[in-house]
Amino acid sequence: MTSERNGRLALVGVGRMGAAMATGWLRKSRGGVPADRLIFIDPGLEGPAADLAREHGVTHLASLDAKTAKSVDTLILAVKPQVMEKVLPALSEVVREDTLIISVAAGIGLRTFEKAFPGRPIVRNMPNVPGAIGKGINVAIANARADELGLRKQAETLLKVTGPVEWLEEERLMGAATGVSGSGPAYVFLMAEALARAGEAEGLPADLAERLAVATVAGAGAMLEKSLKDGSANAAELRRSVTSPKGTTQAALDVLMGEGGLPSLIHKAVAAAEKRSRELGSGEKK
Ligand SMILES: NC(=O)C1=CN([C@@H]2O[C@H](COP(=O)(O)OP(=O)(O)OC[C@H]3O[C@@H](n4cnc5c(N)ncnc54)[C@H](OP(=O)(O)O)[C@@H]3O)[C@@H](O)[C@H]2O)C=CC1
Ligand SMILES: O=C(O)[C@@H]1CCC=N1
Repeated sequence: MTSERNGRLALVGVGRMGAAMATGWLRKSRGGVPADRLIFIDPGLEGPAADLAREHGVTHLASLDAKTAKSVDTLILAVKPQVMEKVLPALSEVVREDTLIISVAAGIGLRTFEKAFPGRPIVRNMPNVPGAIGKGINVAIANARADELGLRKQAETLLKVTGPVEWLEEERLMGAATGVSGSGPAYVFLMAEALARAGEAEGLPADLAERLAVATVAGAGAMLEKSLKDGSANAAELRRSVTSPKGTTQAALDVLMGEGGLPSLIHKAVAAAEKRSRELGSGEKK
């Protein structure tokens, strides 16, 4: 059975990730979500979320009341993992039996949501912040009820407005995916910061160093995406194409790829994120 769903979407928690998803959904150019279908549920809106609500006229409520909940067929949970369990009981009292629940919280497993919302269709998704400009990636897993009701496709239609959806069949892989793509944008931003600082340390004016670093990260990312799409090269091949034998890049890569260098550091970082995801899911939440 597939339900036709034209009801409202309630986004609970409109902070950094919630606002990034909402920004993606409100982009009409990608078949986005009309502003009058969206409701922001957050005790206080600040920054980009407040601007979005004002600019698009999105309804903003401090909490989800029973009357409004009747119109909600999709509930997206984007509060911090540390507050999730406090937020669930009140929502559980008001959401409809057929409301699709989508959580983007790191670490919190389907089982927690199945306990809070018995019998409901549930999707656990790991988005990332480039979703705000339609350049995100989602890694998702659905519970059995979501599949019984044919709602995987419904969830995908919504999530893919911010970027493609990769479905997992094994929930235990969600932590690794979080360490790669959920947290990943931070590693790339760090690379841009570090590159700019290094340029400055080598004598470039700070503003020029920043412009060079940003253009390099953005240009390399765009080139990688294009080369993978047209099948011309992968990341390792592109790296090699920049590396002239005995040239400047080779000298730099000897440092970055040496013992304890970037590949091993990135592996350690992703493993640390994966471990933290498991801790958040098991209640070690400090
Ligand atoms: N940031 C990211 O890049 C990513 C985050 N995520 C996940 O998204 C979730 C949100 O993270 P992030 O956006 O960074 O965190 P934020 O703290 O920026 O956003 C959480 C929002 O929830 C609000 N909030 C707190 N309590 C309630 C409540 N009872 N009802 C409704 N809203 C409430 C907060 O308000 P206040 O600030 O006033 O407490 C805040 O606006 C997390 O679970 C995280 O794991 C997933 C992928 C990427
Ligand atoms: O740092 C975090 O815990 C969240 C989840 C992935 C990205 N940000």
